[in-house]
Amino acid sequence: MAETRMDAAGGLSVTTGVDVDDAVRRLVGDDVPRRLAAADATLWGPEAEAEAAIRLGWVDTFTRSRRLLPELARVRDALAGSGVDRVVLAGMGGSSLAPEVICRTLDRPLTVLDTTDPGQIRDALAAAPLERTVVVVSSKSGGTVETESLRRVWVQAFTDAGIADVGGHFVVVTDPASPLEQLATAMGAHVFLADPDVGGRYSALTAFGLVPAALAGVDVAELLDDAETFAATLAADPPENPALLLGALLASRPTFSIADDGSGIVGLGDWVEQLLAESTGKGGTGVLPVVVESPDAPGARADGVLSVLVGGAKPPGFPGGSRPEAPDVAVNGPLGAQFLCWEAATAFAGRLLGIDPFDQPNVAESKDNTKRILESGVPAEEPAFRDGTVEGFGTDAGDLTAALRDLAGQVGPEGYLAVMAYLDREGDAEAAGLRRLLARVVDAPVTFGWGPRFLHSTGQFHKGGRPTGVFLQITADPGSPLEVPGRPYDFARLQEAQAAGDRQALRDRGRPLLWLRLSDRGDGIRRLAAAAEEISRS
Ligand SMILES: O=P(O)(O)OC[C@H]1O[C@](O)(CO)[C@@H](O)[C@@H]1O
Repeated sequence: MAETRMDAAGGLSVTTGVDVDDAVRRLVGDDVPRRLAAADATLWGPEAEAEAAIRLGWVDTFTRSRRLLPELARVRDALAGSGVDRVVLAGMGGSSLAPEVICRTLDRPLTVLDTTDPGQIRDALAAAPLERTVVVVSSKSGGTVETESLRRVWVQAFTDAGIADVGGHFVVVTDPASPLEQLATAMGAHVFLADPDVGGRYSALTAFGLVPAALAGVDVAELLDDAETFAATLAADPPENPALLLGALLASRPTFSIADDGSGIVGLGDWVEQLLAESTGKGGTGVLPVVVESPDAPGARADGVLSVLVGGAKPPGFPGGSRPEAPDVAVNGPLGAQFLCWEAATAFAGRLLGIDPFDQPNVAESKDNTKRILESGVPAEEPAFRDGTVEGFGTDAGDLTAALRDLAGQVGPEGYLAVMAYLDREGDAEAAGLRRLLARVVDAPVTFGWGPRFLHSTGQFHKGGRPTGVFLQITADPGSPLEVPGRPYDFARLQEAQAAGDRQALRDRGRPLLWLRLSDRGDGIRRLAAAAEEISRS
C-alpha cells in the first residue's frame, strides 16, 4: 500500500493509504491552510461569510484561554477549601462533550448531565452529599432548555437541603451578555465568560472545555501547550499539515467510522461525531460519523465507509503495524493537538464540500416542535403492536422482530440506520450494545445516540444532511416524576416532548421511522437485542 503520512510538531500525525492528493492540491492551490490560520471568513463562500466572521476564534483560542488559568486555580482552591470535591456538569453538545473526553482521558471524576431522563438526573442528585458538590452550568447561548431545566433542579436541591450559599455551589460558563450571565450574577454564582467568536462544537480549548476539567483536577495548561505546538503547522504546506490531509480524507467519502486503538484518549469519537455531523450535515450533503466500539466492530469497515483509528504508536495495518487489515486512516497524537487538528480538518472538509461548517440550520426545528408539544400536549398515537414490554408505532408489522426486519429492509444505497434512545445513559447503558447487534443485521452504517444528547450532534445531520437515514426511536416509561422547578412540565414530559418533536421533524421529511416504547427498560432492551440477534441469524 502506498502510504502518505503528514506530521506536525508535537507528535500529531495522520497516516493513510487513501489517495486524496487532488483534494490536497486544490486546498493548497487556493492557499486555504494559510487563509484558515489567518481566520479568513471568505473561505466557505459569500453565504457563510457573516457567520464565519464571528466563529473563527478557535484557530488561536488556546493563547487567549491561558488568561483563565490563574482564575481557575483560585476558584478550584476556594472550592476545595470549603470541602467541595465533586463536580457535576450540566450542558449539551459542545458545552459538555470536550470536558467529558478530557476528564475520562485523564481519569478525573466528572458527572456529566446532558439529559432530560428523570432517573439519570435523580441518581446524580442522590449520588453524593450536596455540600460537597459544585455544579458547572455551561451554555453558550444561555437558553438551552435541557441546561436551564437542570440548573433549576439543582438550585431546588441545594435549597431543599438547607444550604445557605446556593450560588456558591454554581460555576457558570456562558457568552458575555447571555441571559444565563445575568441569571448567574443574580444567583451569586462564579461566572467564566467564554470567547463569543468560537462556536459551541469548536470550543474544546475555551472556557467550555477547560473550566469543568480544571475544577475536576485536570492540569489544563498541558492541553493548551499541545494545541499551541500543533497550531504552528496549521498554515503549513504538505507534508507538515496533518489537519489538511485529514480534512481531505473526511470529505472523500460519505461516511467515516471512528474507533480507538490504544490511544489512551477516552471517548474522542463522541466529540468528533458532534463536530463533523453538526458542521457538515446540511444542504442534503455531509459526512456521517459512525462511532464504533473497536476497530473490528461490525460496520467499521463497511463499503463506502472511511475507517479512522485514533491511536496506535505504529499505525496498525500499515507496514510494520500490528493489525492485519489496514484502516484507511490513523490519527496519532496528544489530546490538545487532536482537538485542534479535527477542528481544522472539519473546516478544510467544509471547504471541499461547499458547506458552511459553522451553522446548524436544522437543529432549531426539533426544538420548536418540542416547545409546541409542551404547550399543546403529545399527540396521541395507537401502537401497531404490543410485544411483551415493547409497543411499536409507525409500522405495519405485527411484532418486534418483524418490525425491526422491515425497518432494516428500508435502508437503501448510501443509507444508514440511526438508533436514537431516549433513555438513561448510565442506568440503561446496555442499550448502546444495540448498535453492534443491528450493524450485523443492516448492510450499512448504524449509528447510536442517546436522546436528547444526539439532537445537538447527529440530529443536525439526520434532518439536514443526506436524506438517506432510516430511524429507530426508543423511549421508555419514565418512572417516578421529577419536577422542573418553576415550569409547568416535569422532566418526563420534557423528554417525551423532545422525542415527539424529533419524530415529527423526521416524519415531516418522509424519513422511515419505527418508534418503540418500552414499559420495562431492562426487559425491553433485552427483547430488542434478542430480536436483532434472531434477524442476524436468519
Ligand atoms: O451551549 P448551548 O448554547 O447551550 O448549546 C449547546 C449545543 O446546542 C447546539 O447549539 C445546537 O444543537 C450545539 O451546537 C451546541 O453545542
